[in-house]
Amino acid sequence: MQALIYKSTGSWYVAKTAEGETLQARMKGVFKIDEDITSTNPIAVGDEVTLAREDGEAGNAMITGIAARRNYIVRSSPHGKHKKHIIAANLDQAVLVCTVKEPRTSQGFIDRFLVTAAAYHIPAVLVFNKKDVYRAKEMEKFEHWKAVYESIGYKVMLVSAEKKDGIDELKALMQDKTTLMSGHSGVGKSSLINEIMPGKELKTKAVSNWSGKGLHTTTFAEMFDLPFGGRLIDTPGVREFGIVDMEKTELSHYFLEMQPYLTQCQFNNCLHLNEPGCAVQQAVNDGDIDVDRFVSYASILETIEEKQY
Ligand SMILES: Nc1nc2c(ncn2[C@@H]2O[C@H](COP(=O)(O)OP(=O)(O)OP(=O)(O)O)[C@@H](O)[C@H]2O)c(=O)[nH]1
Ligand SMILES: [Zn+2]
Repeated sequence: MQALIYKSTGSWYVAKTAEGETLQARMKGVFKIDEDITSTNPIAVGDEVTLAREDGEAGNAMITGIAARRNYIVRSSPHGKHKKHIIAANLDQAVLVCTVKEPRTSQGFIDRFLVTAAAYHIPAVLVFNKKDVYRAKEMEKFEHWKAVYESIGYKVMLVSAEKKDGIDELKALMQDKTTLMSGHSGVGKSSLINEIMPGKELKTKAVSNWSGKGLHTTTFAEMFDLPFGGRLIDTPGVREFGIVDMEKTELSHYFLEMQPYLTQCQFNNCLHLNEPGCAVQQAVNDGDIDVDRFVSYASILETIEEKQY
């Protein structure tokens, strides 16, 4: 029996079958899924699994197999810097909810999100919320970011959960797709989700475990069916996605606007910082690459450790 994982609390999973039946599932033994992924959690929200019903226990099932993932997104595991924790799998797109005011999302935060999405081959969309509080200064900032990110090829939207403005466009974006939604605290992600799925009480602060006793303080990603078709994966408490196991020379590939210049640098291992004959720096000087994006690039680069061989 095929099913999709809607929730994972570490040891128990909530799975839904193609027929719409919800089952509590657990894993039988330990099995390796993707040889190239060493994660601290074997199964994540969005995973397609095979289930076998457990005799005599209504609503309980055993996970006996897992399908290869189309993609997945990770954060670094709390159990080790170089270990990954898979947040969600099989996504069509990732939405970052941002704000220009109350509180302003930093460009560094936006760019980290975009790099991670690009590294995992997931289309990313920026949704700016709280349009209602933007005055001329904030609108100018928004328009600037919109121009920068749209020129790179990203979709940028402006909405207000408070005024229910732009919600239909957001729904249209999400219809019939599996969308991961993220954003730092206070941007209004929960308010937006409540507009998209009215009546959905989001339990974002605590998740009770299977036996019902005790509460995890950690929060987990959870998937919801959208009333108009499609699925939403909410990532409460996930602030930063992990740039795990990336080589320094790889990073520029995930700044999509740098890609056309990469083969034109004098050195093929150019990090585009102050090497001579660097086509990326030239493009920044010529105004073809946004200087703030370059600043983000340089600061993310600093956080990538040199591999020790
Ligand atoms: N003015 C304005 N305020 C908003 C809007 N959307 C949300 N807010 C407010 O922003 C605050 C944060 O909203 P939440 O929906 O709780 O934000 P969140 O991103 O889910 O934050 P966490 O719950 O901390 O993860 C609340 O006081 C909301 O009322 C909006 O469109 N305009
Ligand atoms: Zn270069």
